[in-house]
Amino acid sequence: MSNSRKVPYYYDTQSGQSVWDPPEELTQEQLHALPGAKQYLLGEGGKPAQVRASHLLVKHSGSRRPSSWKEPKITRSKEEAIEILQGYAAEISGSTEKFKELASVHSDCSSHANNGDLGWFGPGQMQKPFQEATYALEVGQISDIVSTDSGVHLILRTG
Ligand SMILES: O=C(O)CN(Cc1ccccc1)C(=O)c1nc(-c2ccccc2)[nH]c1C(=O)O
Repeated sequence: MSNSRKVPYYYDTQSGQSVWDPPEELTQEQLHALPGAKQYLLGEGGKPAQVRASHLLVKHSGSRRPSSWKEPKITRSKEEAIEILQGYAAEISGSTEKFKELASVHSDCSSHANNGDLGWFGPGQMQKPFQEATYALEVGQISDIVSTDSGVHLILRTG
């Protein structure tokens, strides 16, 4: 793992070269076994795989846009938002159904109307912390609390 770029790099034992791109000829099994590869799962032909996720967003006064369908002006502190989200996480306790129910009622994201579903996305489409947390999840797994410029999130990976 590169400390500066926080992404895996690959050392070719034959040439002694360090490269950023994974060696193409890896089988999926070999690729999955690479350290840190979970974040950059490659689909067929080495293209970054798309993932699908739902999320529950709680915005706070430091959010880039502190307003939502629920509240025109969001004034809660980030600490308060985290406490609220911890309460939801305890209520959800790993249940996909409960996650979707709470996201639809409580999420400050417009995706609440879709039980928090964001659809499929690939690398570079979501804010970095959100992308990295999602790629590190197994399908069906719920993240710890993730912070982005939009607020604090719980993420459920669905695809
Ligand atoms: O960040 C902003 O400047 C304002 N936004 C707009 C926005 C809306 C969709 C995606 C990204 C950003 C949000 O605050 C926001 N972020 C999200 C978001 C963040 C991470 C993943 C998915 C959605 N949803 C919303 C929303 O209002 O509905």
